[in-house]
Amino acid sequence: MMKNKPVVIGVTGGTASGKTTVSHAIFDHFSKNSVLLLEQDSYYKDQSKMTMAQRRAVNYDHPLAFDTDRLIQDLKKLLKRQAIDKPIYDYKVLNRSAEVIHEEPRDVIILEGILILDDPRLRDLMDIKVFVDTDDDVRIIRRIQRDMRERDRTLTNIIDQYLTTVKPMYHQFVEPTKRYADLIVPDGGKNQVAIDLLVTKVRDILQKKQTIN
Ligand SMILES: Nc1ncnc2c1ncn2[C@@H]1O[C@H](COP(=O)(O)OP(=O)(O)O)[C@@H](O)[C@H]1O
Ligand SMILES: Nc1ccn([C@@H]2O[C@H](COP(=O)(O)O)[C@@H](O)[C@H]2O)c(=O)n1
Repeated sequence: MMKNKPVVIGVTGGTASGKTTVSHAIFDHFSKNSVLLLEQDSYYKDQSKMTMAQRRAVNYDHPLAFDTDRLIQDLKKLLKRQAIDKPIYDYKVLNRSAEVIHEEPRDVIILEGILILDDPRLRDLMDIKVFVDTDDDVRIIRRIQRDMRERDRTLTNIIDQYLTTVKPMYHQFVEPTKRYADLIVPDGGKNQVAIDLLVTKVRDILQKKQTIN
């Protein structure tokens, strides 16, 4: 019997708004074999041929930093119930790793990233679009803590990057995509009502798809 098209949930918002936390909270409500998490960051362009100095100079908050064609190609494959080889991103070396993760298609795909609603081709593949809305001051505090702890960054480097690219790109490219969201979630992963609503909606879509076929 032909399997139904998977449900695609897009989760966006500024850096450190809580996208990953929300995505994991949704993920935890389903069985591991039925949900796939796809991070837009995995699809940063390959920078193997660049020096470390050149990599440091890249604007990672601009739509052109991403290999969006490959992301769309992979998402379309998953929608056709085909497996993909997902790239792995390493924030410490500012590049994709040489390895990939083989991912089997799943009933629910959660696509998470700062610019997933910027490209209409990606938006068109989503069933539910979510914008995690967190104040800028809270986000920069979280980013400092996280990037020093997990991404091998110094305070000076984080502040400099934030002021030169992260903040202006947020206002130019990320925040304007809020208008495309079906749901705006304040408080991110701690917003239990929003998480419950999303889980209920996903279950509803899955059930309808099963009934139709
Ligand atoms: N509601 C919250 N309260 C406190 N800390 C949070 C909350 N949501 C996320 N964080 C923390 O903030 C950091 C960034 O959150 P994350 O979900 O990774 O954001 P994003 O994926 O949008 O970059 C992480 O260290 C996470 O643990
Ligand atoms: N080499 C890189 C690649 C990306 N970034 C930053 O990551 C942010 C997106 O990830 P979130 O988990 O915070 O959504 C983005 O704002 C980039 O600036 C980086 O610093 N270095």
